[in-house]
Amino acid sequence: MKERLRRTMMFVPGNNPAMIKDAGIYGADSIMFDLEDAVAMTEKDAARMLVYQAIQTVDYGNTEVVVRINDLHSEFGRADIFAVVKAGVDVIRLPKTEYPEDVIEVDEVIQEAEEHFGIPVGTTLMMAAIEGAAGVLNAPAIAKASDRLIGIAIGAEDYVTNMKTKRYPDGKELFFARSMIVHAARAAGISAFDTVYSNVDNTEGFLNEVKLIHQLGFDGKSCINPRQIPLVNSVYQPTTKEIENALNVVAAIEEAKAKGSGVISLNGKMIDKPIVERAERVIRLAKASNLMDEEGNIYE
Ligand SMILES: CC(=O)SCCNC(=O)CCNC(=O)[C@H](O)C(C)(C)COP(=O)(O)OP(=O)(O)OC[C@H]1O[C@@H](n2cnc3c(N)ncnc32)[C@H](O)[C@@H]1OP(=O)(O)O
Ligand SMILES: O=C([O-])CC(=O)C(=O)O
Ligand SMILES: [Mg+2]
Repeated sequence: MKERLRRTMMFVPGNNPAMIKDAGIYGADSIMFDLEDAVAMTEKDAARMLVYQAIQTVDYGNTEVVVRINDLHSEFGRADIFAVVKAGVDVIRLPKTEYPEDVIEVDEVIQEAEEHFGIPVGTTLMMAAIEGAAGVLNAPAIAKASDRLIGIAIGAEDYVTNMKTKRYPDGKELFFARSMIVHAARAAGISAFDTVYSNVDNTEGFLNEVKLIHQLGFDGKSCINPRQIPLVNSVYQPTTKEIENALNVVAAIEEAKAKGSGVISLNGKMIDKPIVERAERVIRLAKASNLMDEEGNIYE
């Protein structure tokens, strides 16, 4: 089976019918209907109903459908979970996660909803957004708190507010939190997602941020606008040169193995196990991105 790509997860305000209807056409790997901070208090119930109906009636094809719910301890959280589980959402995103217990509590309510609606327990996946100091410090435990978790994410707008700073172009204020989150995700064997970039007109600033989080090891980034999607893909997609190199690495190690060795030199560079693992990942990403077929032929 092809690896599921989650390079781009596009936020869509849960109270905007036009955006919700067309959200699947922009090529995002996942779309994320927001019932939390993009929706005013007075519109929470209407937004929940709109999102519930969209998930049931709109064909989003292979695009993964995520819903960001309200805090379980707010008056909306439990109703959000029951509605989106019933609708058949793929992933529930928990905002402002501070402790592993936050994840466990939501997991239990999801199970209650699945049992109530006769949906196999465990069908609904989860992700947890970490948006403050406590969550960052508890990230390793949060990432391991439920088998439903596909990943954890940083929510930088709330995080910098909590830290009494703001976002700067170089992102230094996020370095510790981003590093914690990637490490916690990797240690738990789940994905790490970066936060939104709010200035949709600043292409250069956005690309610099995407290159940085790609370098740190994030699996993908939350987007707020369709224009950001191809920019993320342009950084995350392996280049033809990288794919060719990966194929050469795999071929070289096969040759070495045939001669009983685990290490070989390719164009003056040492090739051994971790380098082969990275090459295999490039090949998996290339296949998932439809840049090559299952037989290893690269599409030009
Ligand atoms: C800190 C946080 O919590 S962030 C998460 C919550 N925030 C959000 O969900 C915001 C999501 N984004 C948006 O609402 C918008 O992109 C804005 C307000 C930032 C900019 O809006 P616009 O200036 O209208 O964007 P733009 O002109 O690029 O829109 C182009 C098209 O894409 C659509 N579009 C824009 N953003 C989105 C989106 N997030 N989801 C789906 N469709 C979108 C527009 O409706 C428009 O469609 P049309 O051509 O059919 O009319
Ligand atoms: O999770 C995100 O990227 C958006 C968000 O809520 C925040 O930054 O506070
Ligand atoms: Mg937030």
